[in-house]
Amino acid sequence: MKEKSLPPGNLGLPIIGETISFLNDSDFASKRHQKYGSVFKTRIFGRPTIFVSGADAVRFVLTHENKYFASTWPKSTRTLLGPASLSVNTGEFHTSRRKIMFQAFQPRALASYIPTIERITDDYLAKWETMETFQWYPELRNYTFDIASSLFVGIENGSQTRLGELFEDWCAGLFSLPLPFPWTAFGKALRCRDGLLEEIETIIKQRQQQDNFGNDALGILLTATDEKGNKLSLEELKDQILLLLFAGHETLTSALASFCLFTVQYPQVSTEIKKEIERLQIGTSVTLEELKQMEYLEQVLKEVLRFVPPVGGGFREAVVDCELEGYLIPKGWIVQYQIRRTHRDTTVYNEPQQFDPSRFNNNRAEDKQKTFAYVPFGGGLRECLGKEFARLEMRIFASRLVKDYQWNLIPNQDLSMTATPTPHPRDGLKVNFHRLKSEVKVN
Ligand code: HEM
Repeated sequence: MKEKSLPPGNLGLPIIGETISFLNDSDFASKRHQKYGSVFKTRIFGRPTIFVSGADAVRFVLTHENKYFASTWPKSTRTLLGPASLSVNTGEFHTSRRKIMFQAFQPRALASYIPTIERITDDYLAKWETMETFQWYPELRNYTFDIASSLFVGIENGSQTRLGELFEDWCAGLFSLPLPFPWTAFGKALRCRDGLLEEIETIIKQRQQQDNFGNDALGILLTATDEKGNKLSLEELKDQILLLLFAGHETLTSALASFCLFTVQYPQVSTEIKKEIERLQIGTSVTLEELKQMEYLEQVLKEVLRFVPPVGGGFREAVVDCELEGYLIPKGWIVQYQIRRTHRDTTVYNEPQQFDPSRFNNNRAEDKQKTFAYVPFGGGLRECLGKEFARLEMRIFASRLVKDYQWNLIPNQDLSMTATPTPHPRDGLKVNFHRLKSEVKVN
């Protein structure tokens, strides 16, 4: 049998490879995709890595979890998330912990989160109205962090606490070269991890003093037991809470910033959402049922996540030699499945470079043509745990915002996207923000 060859591509410099370009160039994968095709090799974070994209390749990777591939993360991410984190574990431990943590995202739990999300959203909208002119991205980061800290660990205004402050520098080191010096992003982030764990430990210990642990994520994790009846250790609890605070915050901030940008660039989209809100007579407080009826809003949010997926791709390690699209993937190499490129596949999406929510309406349903063609939340055994929570928060934010407010972009700002920690406009999305005058009616 003919020996399979490695995919085309360039491994770059020894050890460092092409890491610097990967971290700084949001078109890193697109450029190489154009040059080499949908499967190419490179070296990032010190490891030879094969990038793959397209529904078939993504299906191959995500449906062979633990058989051909095991989840892995760059060393900086692994170290900063911590050894017990759900994200860095595999096999039975991963399955067992996923089951426990999923309880915080079941429909009953989600419905109980709505009043808190609505309250914090309204507070921020009122604050932005008084600010009038501001940079939206940092504000959105505070907003999503306040929701996560309130719902997951019961801390109000989390972004204004030491927890919020430490998170900033911790996040900045997540995808960095793992050089543990005091002046590197990774070194600073390591110190912040210690501080964050101290803060989380204090929160956990305070909660343990209470008679009732509560129904939030922390309460659920404190009462949960694994298959052998063991409770989660303090060390594990700290890592899992850190993961939830991180995952529930950076990704959503990116998605909301993109929504704010596209709805101002495509005013017709806002008008259609407003019409839907009026037609369904959505009031000041919504139910899960009402949110489900907002089909047009759902199409817009789906398109936001297709067009600028907050997570660009996922890392796996090949646990055996295997073959993909005629190329060898050697055991021990890293594979990155590319979400962003998969969402731009011209064989699935009509004019994928256009922002067009109607591609997801029932008649067109472009994403349904192939499984794994639409994967903003990944898929398979490691599909995003917070997917429904994220969809809920996005829908509440978007509907309340569009219903009562309008905003314009401040001229002369850089709207090109930077990729770290998650995609957002380089100048932080500067806007003028106003409440809609009550006489403005949509025809
Ligand atoms: C728009 C928002 C979000 C997007 C686009 C997103 C995307 C993703 C993706 C692509 C993965 C899979 C990574 C892989 O295959 O390696 C993932 C995993 C995960 N997400 Fe999300 N996510 C979002 C929001 C959230 C929220 C709000 C939470 C929790 C509060 C969350 C918690 C997690 C966790 C815990 C995992 C790891 C699951 C596992 O390894 O089993 N995510 N997310």
